[in-house]
Amino acid sequence: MTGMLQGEHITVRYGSFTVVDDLSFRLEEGQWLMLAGPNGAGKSTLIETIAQGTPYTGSIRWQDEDIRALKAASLAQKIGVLAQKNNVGYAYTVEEVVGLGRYAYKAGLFSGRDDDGKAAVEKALEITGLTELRHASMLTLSGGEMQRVFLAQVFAQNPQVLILDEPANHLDLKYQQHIFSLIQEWLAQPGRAVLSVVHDLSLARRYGTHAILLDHGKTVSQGTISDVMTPDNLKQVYGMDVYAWMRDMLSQWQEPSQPDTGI
Ligand SMILES: Nc1ncnc2c1ncn2[C@@H]1O[C@H](COP(=O)(O)OP(=O)(O)OP(=O)(O)O)[C@@H](O)[C@H]1O
Repeated sequence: MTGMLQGEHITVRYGSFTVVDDLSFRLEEGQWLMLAGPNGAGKSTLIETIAQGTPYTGSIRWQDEDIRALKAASLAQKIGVLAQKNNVGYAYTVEEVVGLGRYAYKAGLFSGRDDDGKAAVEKALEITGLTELRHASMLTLSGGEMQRVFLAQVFAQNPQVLILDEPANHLDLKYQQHIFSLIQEWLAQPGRAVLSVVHDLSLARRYGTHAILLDHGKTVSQGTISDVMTPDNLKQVYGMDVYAWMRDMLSQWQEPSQPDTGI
């Protein structure tokens, strides 16, 4: 079966250092594929590679077509990428930055025509809780607000696949829950899929349908979330008993016991 997006034998090297080593994946409609693994495992490099920002060997295909053959605007209508390192060095407003997500739909470089653009930007601002900040300068935002702006930009882009590098970055707990639930709702529409890098394994388990565990650029395990996130696989990759650590963390959150009133 052909996936929406699939990579075969992807290898990325920086000089003699192999950062991603013969990795293959298939992302199908309705799947949320979580990419997990320790610092330096190659997760962001894989995302950059899919976004065509890094030279690689192997192939990445959109349905049956090698994405190297697609024009940038056509690729941007299919795949929306949230990079890990986002920055805006000028005083653009929130809505201007979100509006950049519509670039792929403009008829030409200097054309302002994008009939659905305004509504897409409005909706993206609204669902990410940014409507009131729409005229704020990017230079004045907090880290979490800025992260929401870049998420809004990929939503405004209205792609079929979201590729998100650490979407929870800088988000407080309320917005982690809000944004992850939003992505889950977005995914419930036909013809969509998500691939994301996550460090928080609880978020991965809660929202992911599938996972790839990466270590030193190599796939240690891939498959359904429950087949991948086993104690043995996690121990191999993180060098610790992740299940025991999670239980230990959770045990601190018992509800305070009610005082005994003697009645
Ligand atoms: N342009 C580059 N030149 C040389 N080495 C690089 C370059 N970019 C990344 N690396 C190295 O490749 C390895 C993988 O980096 P990458 O950012 O993909 O890891 P990651 O799994 O996303 O890590 P983290 O969890 O810390 O974000 C690291 O050892 C990094 O130092």
